[in-house]
Amino acid sequence: MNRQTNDKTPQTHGVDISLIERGVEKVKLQDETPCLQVKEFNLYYDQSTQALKNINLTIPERRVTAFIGPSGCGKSTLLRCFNRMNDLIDGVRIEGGVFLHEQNIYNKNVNVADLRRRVGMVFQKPNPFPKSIYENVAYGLRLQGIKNRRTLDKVVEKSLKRAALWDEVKGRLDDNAVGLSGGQQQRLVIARAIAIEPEVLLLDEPASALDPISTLKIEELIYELKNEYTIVIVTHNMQQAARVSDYTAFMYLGELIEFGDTSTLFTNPKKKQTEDYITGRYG
Ligand SMILES: Nc1ncnc2c1ncn2[C@@H]1O[C@H](COP(=O)(O)OP(=O)(O)OP(=O)(O)O)[C@@H](O)[C@H]1O
Repeated sequence: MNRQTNDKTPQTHGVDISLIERGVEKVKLQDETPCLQVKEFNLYYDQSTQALKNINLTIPERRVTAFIGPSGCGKSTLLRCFNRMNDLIDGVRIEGGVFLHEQNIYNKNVNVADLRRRVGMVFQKPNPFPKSIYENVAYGLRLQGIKNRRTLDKVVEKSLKRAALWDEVKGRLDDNAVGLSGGQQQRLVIARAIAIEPEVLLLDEPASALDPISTLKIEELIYELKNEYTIVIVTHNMQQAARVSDYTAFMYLGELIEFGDTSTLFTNPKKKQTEDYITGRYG
């Protein structure tokens, strides 16, 4: 898109403004319904490694929120707090709370398996099970004890359609999923995640291992899925954050430096550290 620069053209710090403007409706944090709230949250991997420092953040419902920041700043650690994946790491200690709607997910009485059904996660490297395409998508339902073939068929079809994969695989649902391309595998993993109707979808650099066309498909998919899910995405790619997210959080050395609507954060950052990062001065 060609744009004439005038005094009113916002500074975009190297990120194509047309990406920011692309379809992202005007969003205002104060008008949003909170989905996840992080309150005075600290995380230590061990005595000497504090990966998250006093994080306070509200993630709005049915929006896409991106975490950006230089390597090692704590993006993935924060993402993993939302479904307690860090619990699997020995020695991790936390302080503070993370609330999914009104419930502190770190309360002792929280069933972590239930939490992970409500908060699904997709990783950088596609990880389909070495099973058929059909069984990959049906997996979570079978775990819930659903055996009825017609019910499973319906959910498998619906999930693959929502993940924009149905047309490519409908004739070979019994083929092994590991034979799909990387981009197809990642969409399959997203279909598997949404088959059990989570409320939140966590995406940890979901497209970084993919080619540009597959990346575009994943981005389109994220854009579609936000009508139904709250999506939180970690990305190294600022153009991607600008293309897909409504809100962006910039992190640095374990701290949340700035959080705001994506357009404002990229065009008019309030903190110098944010500006330095998005202008490529470090990271
Ligand atoms: N399992 C772990 N044990 C100990 N330290 C860890 C562990 N995982 C991450 N860290 C440390 O915590 C800090 C934050 O790491 P994290 O992976 O969350 O950062 P990130 O911003 O996602 O980085 P990247 O963009 O490179 O993936 C880093 O200093 C990292 O070395």
